[in-house]
Amino acid sequence: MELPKAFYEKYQKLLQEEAEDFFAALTKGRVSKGYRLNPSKPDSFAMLTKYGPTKRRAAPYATNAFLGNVGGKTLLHQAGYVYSQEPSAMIVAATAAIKPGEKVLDLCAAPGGKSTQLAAQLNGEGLLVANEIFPKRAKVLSENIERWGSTNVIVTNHAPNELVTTFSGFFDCVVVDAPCSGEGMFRKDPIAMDQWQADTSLKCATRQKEILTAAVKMLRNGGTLVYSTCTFSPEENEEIISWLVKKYPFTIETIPQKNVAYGRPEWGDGNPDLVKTIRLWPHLNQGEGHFVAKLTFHGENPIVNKKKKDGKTKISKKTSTLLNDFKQKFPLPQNSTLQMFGDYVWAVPQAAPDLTGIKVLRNGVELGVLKKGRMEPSFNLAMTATQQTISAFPILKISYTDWLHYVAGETFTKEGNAGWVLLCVDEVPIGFGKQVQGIVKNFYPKGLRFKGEPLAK
Ligand SMILES: C[S@@+](CC[C@H](N)C(=O)[O-])C[C@H]1O[C@@H](n2cnc3c(N)ncnc32)[C@H](O)[C@@H]1O
Repeated sequence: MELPKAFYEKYQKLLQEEAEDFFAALTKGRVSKGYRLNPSKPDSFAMLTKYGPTKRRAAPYATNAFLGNVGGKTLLHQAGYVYSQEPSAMIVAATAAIKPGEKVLDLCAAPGGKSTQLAAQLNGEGLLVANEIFPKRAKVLSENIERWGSTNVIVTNHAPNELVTTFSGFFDCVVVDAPCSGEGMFRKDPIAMDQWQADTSLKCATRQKEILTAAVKMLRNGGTLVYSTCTFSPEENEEIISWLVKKYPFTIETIPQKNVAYGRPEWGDGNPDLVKTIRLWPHLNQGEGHFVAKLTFHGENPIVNKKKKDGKTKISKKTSTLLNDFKQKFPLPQNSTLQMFGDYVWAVPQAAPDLTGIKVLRNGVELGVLKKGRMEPSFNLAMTATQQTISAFPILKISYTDWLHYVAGETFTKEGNAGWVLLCVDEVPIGFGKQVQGIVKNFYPKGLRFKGEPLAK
């Protein structure tokens, strides 16, 4: 791998005697892989031991996080037990360190690495709005949130400034994991290197300032802003934070992490607090390159107090009876309100404001769909089963081989009581099926189907 000449010269100048180690790590070092375990899934650690990588080594910057690889077509990934994430990227949500009950915005959220980690911290209380500007990426984000099984997440698809009217002064924490020049990913993603040009960082910095301008307006007084990039360039890191604290009332906070490198005040405007920001370098730290800053906001934004509107479709008496019956069969998410959108029934997070005019891809949990006067449970509801709620579902245990048929969309035979069942491989809920005369009918969403790979440990 050959680094662009202008890149080489730039970092030679900035890093001086450290530069050779940096270039060597970037061009010859091994790419680190990692994954996070979803602690709310039933028997998560035992299932990881059984179906995940044989050796488990803790990843450095986050809890429930490990070094190693879990593929996308595995049982654990498909059931939302793990999320593959490069180890240094885990430092971002760990820095946010949010508490259950808080209102959080992940402004540049796809494909969902930080969002799933933030959702785990909220543990079902409060609200996470996960936003992505590009529709296709927002769809992937929505699928990852669905698998993760969080009940209090809304996925939106907007440019940051389009969210401001709805969410002005609303959030306790805003995470801006900004689009950047991606220098920290060069050894993982050579395309990022091919696209790199001497002026890439400045172009990115302009966009980062636009995104932050919107982000600031959505914070409450005393709220937290976490800003991160996966690039080394001072223009997108220390210079951005220098600009931010000059323009807005922020203080830079210390981030409690060990074995990390720090921001360089001299690469910004000399503000000594820039040393509180964190830089992860491939030659000094574990994982790929990253930058993260944590700031507290001391300003006032107007708070919009719009009255919440009802769901799109009125719930008729007949549907209400069906829903009551449904509630008897399946445990539904807490802290949410049932709403209908067309024929779909959703458990919408109560902590959400009025979302009129907002493009919402996921508004809490899709519980089920009304079809031919019956209620069919949705895959999303299956993914919400936790250690606490699983025993309240009607369960049918299936084998790992059955799962291979299930994800391919095939039916399979299995004795059991007729009706809807939550299919589980061991303790791992994988979706709903319908038992009819010894045959399990397949309700795995068509868009998610694939040929499963036999387990290779
Ligand atoms: C670093 S990635 C986010 C990764 C994500 N936080 C995660 O952990 O999976 C940056 C995201 O910003 C989005 N983006 C690109 N241009 C943007 C813009 N002008 N405003 C907001 N987001 C943008 C990209 O599509 C991308 O999904």
